[in-house]
Amino acid sequence: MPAGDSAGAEARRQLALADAHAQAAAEARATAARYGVAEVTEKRTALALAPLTAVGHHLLADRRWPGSRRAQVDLVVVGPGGVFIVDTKAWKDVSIHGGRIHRGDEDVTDDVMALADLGYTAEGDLAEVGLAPGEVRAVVVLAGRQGINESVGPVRVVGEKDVLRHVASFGNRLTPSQVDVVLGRALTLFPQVNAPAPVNVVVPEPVVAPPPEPVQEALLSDDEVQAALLEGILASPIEEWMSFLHPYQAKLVRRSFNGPARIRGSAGTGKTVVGLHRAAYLARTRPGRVLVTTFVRTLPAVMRQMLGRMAPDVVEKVHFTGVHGFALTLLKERGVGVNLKPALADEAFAAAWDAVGRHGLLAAATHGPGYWREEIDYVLKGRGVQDVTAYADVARTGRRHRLTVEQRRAVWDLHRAYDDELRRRRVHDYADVILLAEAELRREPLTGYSSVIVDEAQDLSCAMVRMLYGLVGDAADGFTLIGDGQQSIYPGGYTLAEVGISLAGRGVVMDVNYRNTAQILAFASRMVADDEFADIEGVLARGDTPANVPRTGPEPVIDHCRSWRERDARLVARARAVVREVGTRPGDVGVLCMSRRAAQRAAEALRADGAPVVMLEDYDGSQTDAVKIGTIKRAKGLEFKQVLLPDVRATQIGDATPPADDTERERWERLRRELYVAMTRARDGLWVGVV
Ligand SMILES: Nc1ncnc2c1ncn2[C@@H]1O[C@H](COP(=O)(O)OP(=O)(O)OP(=O)(O)O)[C@@H](O)[C@H]1O
Repeated sequence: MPAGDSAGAEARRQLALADAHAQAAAEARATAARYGVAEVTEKRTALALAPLTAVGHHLLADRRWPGSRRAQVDLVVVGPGGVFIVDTKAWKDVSIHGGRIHRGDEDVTDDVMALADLGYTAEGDLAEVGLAPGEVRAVVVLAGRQGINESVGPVRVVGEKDVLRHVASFGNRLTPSQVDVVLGRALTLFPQVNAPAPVNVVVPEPVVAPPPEPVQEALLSDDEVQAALLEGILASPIEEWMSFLHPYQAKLVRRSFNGPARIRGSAGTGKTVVGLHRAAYLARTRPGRVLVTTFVRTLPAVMRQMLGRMAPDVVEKVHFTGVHGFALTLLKERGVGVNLKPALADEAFAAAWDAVGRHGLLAAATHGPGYWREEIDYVLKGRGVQDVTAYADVARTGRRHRLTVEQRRAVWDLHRAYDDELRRRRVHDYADVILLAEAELRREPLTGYSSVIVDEAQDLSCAMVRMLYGLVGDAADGFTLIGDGQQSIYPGGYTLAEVGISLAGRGVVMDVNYRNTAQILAFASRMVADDEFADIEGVLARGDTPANVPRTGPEPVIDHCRSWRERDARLVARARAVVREVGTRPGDVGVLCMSRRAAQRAAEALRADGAPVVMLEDYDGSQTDAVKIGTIKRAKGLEFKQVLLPDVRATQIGDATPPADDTERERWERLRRELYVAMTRARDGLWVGVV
């Protein structure tokens, strides 16, 4: 090598090293600037939220982002309002439109969605201790901003001055001991960050200046802090199950089913609770709307009220409606004429019976016209059976009495005569409404629903389930049936195979009774002890028995009365007595009857005694402090601290032997199941007035 070459090479090496150091210095300066800004802005957010510690919240600062070695979560708040994962952004020029967030011209929605993903991770982890998924909230705080409260997907974006009010507004959703449980888990999920930020090029560690003095300037005035905390304190109270579940339930809420699923379990095992949480969860995480429906018209309204308190953020994305209401609205929107007139339909049936039933083969059987009407309504029209040959093959699920081929033919003739009478009168019955809607949906499918949840699914007809299933088909998490075959109180039934639904292992059983005391459940279970019923999965089933009934209380009371007048007096006395108990108000009492007439009579007796009364037909779940009165059918899915059953006959309860006749036995079992439904509405106390 010529002299001087090695010196030149060394000079170039030193210059390259100098460049590398200069570059490292520039990067470190930029990082320092970011950390410096973050330090200040995060501190300001922590400062803004600090007053929450006075009302039971814990602020976890500088936590590691789960699953990442470097990334940090600015702040995790755990408290009575739930869990808040907070990220502070020192962004200028922020605008939010149509669920997307921009920084100047740059769309930074994905940046914000990373926090949403973290929310989902935390939700899944905290479900392990029972925290309901909706109780984890991702919040982006815009440094130096105020008067902002917007949604970007599931993330709430608020100004620095708004964040306290936002978090405090959730009020007391968790009890102190639940907060402790969640906090313990959160401390493990979000470990403390200690490691310094990595430096890319090996350079001597700089001597780091001490951190700036903490920001002392008050973000909010004392009055503003007081107002925000007060808002939380005054927030309407929620029930425990709305925010905290059994871990089994919480995980089920988020579980993904790769097709139609079924949740079953005996009365009071939290099926509706899981259904509601699942509706909220799916509404939050899926693009379309969620339909929640039942056979009974009034129950969805009550469920909507519950969701409104539990998850106000998604209530508009969930459509609650009775199954007939759904069909009628669809037909109206599509301009399909329908003239539902149940009373005129009864007249049409009476005319058909007179013309072809009264003197024919069916009249010779022991069952009256009512039995044949049920056969038409539930077995034929409940399925939309098109011709007599198809009827010959129908399994007649739930009907005990076997029909001969001739009887089936005679039923078909009666069915045709009834149909003709309906058309002649230009009226429809309830089953027609469903069949018309189903046909209309076949003609032009309805889009927009990503999930359908059917509660009390055992009450629906085959055609109803088929219509609803058609809205979502086999989509993942599309169709969820919730119910309990033991609570079927309508004639007939269906199997999922008839509808074309395959569960393929997507069935879940709930087995902790959260509602009833062991005494009430034991009493009610006697009604259905030997009951066998055709389950929708196509097997002959016995009711599910809960593995655990944690609550206990007094034995139910049976009051034998000699006359209706005496019964009225005892009913009134019982209603008065239970509201004298600490913690029971008139609104906690349900008076449930076999018929509407009996319900009216009970209402009159209570009104005459000055008791506030609301009929279940008019009850939509709004909080009201009036005794609720109605038929057992109207009380499906509801619950009351105290249940009074005033119109039970001695022959209907106790360990009576079932009738030998098939048809009588079917009715007897149905009635006992109805009483079982009524009795299992009671949380603490049950009174049965026997005349
Ligand atoms: N995790 C829970 N913690 C406390 N209470 C709960 C929990 N889950 C459910 N409950 C209580 O149990 C009651 C019954 O729940 P839910 O109405 O969901 O039962 P269900 O199985 O749908 O009953 P049914 O079939 O009789 O209508 C709820 O009102 C609620 O008070």
